[in-house]
Amino acid sequence: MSGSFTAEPSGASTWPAPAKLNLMLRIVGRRPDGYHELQTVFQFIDRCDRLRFEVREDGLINRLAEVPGVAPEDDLTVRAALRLREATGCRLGANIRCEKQLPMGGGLGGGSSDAATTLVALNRLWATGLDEDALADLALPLGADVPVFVRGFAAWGEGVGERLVPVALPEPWYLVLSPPCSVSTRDVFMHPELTRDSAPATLADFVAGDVVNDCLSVVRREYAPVAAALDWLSGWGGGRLTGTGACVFAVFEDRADALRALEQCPPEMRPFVARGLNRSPLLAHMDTVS
Ligand SMILES: C[C@@](CO)(OP(=O)(O)O)[C@H](O)COP(=O)(O)OP(=O)(O)OC[C@H]1O[C@@H](n2ccc(N)nc2=O)[C@H](O)[C@@H]1O
Ligand SMILES: Nc1ncnc2c1ncn2[C@@H]1O[C@H](COP(=O)(O)OP(=O)(O)O)[C@@H](O)[C@H]1O
Repeated sequence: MSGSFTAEPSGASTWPAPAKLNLMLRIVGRRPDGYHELQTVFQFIDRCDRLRFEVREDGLINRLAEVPGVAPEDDLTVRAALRLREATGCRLGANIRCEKQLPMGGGLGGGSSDAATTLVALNRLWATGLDEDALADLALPLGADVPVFVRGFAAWGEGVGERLVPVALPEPWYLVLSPPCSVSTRDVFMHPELTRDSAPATLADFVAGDVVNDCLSVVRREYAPVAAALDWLSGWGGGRLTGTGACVFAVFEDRADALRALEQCPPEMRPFVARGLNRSPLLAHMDTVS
């Protein structure tokens, strides 16, 4: 997959921003600032937004493609670029073109991944020389999910998802359904009936099959298209919610079985099949440009 993200003769280069799945998500408490303490397992999938960067000598950060509903100054790619420039004192700028493939508000972390890819790519293209820890520190204020995309390894996550321990997981095939609605992470975390006091679990519990997502019952109740997608997946071994949704997924050992289910899935659920990855396509791409 990384072969398609090569440097281009014009001096521009195209980089992948992969999606993630939360294979489980427990809410084990709440911090004084209102953020929720989580336990989650992140794995990447080989479905990506594509970001094209061109270095500018004049210091401007220019967004070249619209992201529907997102003003340039709110775009996480632009915010990430400005943050990196401010932190390093770099005087260069960039044209950034984001080709969205990942549904927004889907729980696939597309916006967070776009931000992480921008940090990693511009750190390289601007030669600003920050190490992985420094980039992860810059990443967190952009969103709780951004650090895992910067680090690029499937992980057990705690805190708001910033305390990350790499994990080696099976890399199955997933059938992912993207029901026709957008779920606001903020609204789910504000919901009065959200479970906020789950007993902490361990990685061993997850491996033994404890794959609860504490957002599920609230999201299922509030978003009928998500409930319909979960009901459809119940015929395929059961569905899980990623993050706060709206996307749901089922797990398959064999690609052929995932494709069979894909064929039968109603198109309005915008299904696709993707491979689970413990190492992000972003890291694979970095190997090709070093
Ligand atoms: C739930 C998760 C699980 O991976 O994923 P998504 O479903 O969004 O993809 C993440 O923790 C989401 O991370 P991210 O999407 O970066 O969230 P942020 O922009 O930081 O937060 C959006 C809002 O959600 C609430 N929020 C977020 C994370 C958290 N641990 N507790 C919270 O209460 C806060 O109100 C915050 O203002
Ligand atoms: N480049 C971007 N791509 C997607 N969303 C962005 C971007 N920049 C800012 N956002 C905002 O981030 C929100 C969350 O996006 P996303 O990461 O795709 O969903 P989720 O957090 O549910 O996985 C979007 O609804 C949008 O308002």
